[in-house]
Amino acid sequence: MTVTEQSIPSHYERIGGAAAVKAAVELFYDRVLVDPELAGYFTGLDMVAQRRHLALMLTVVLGGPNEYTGRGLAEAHQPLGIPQAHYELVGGHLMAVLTQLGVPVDVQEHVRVVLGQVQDQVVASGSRSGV
Ligand code: HEM
Repeated sequence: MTVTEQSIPSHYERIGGAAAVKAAVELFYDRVLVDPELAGYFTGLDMVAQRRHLALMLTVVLGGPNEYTGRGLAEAHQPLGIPQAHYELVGGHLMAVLTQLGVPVDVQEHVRVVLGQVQDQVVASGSRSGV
């Protein structure tokens, strides 16, 4: 069978929609919270809200319905002072989870590109090394 130009499913649909995103969020959250470098960011945060944040993040990134009504990424993250290294750790956890769930390589690649695009909003200004 060949791929046609008609009704191309979104990445979100291809990986299994809301159920797949939920599974990814669970795994991602489990990894981040036991990472000693990252756990502190999430201390005291409402767990339900946090899971929702991750689910919304993934859904939008994967081309699913955009139901996000929260703050902009810069507004939410700049006050946290996140260094580049922590950003990369979070991205690494996300990519590892996608691999673990068998998400197709092209979808993973898309997520990787988007992570690069939002980096400047999430990482604290001036914390980057190099260049
Ligand atoms: C990689 C790209 C990232 C995206 C797309 C993203 C997305 C989001 C979103 C949508 C929110 C909710 C904002 C709101 O409710 O107003 C949020 C909050 C949060 N994010 Fe991220 N995030 C990313 C990376 C990170 C990283 C690297 C860290 C920590 C190392 C982090 C830690 C947090 C924390 C602690 C909150 C809660 C902030 C608060 O409630 O004040 N995020 N993020």
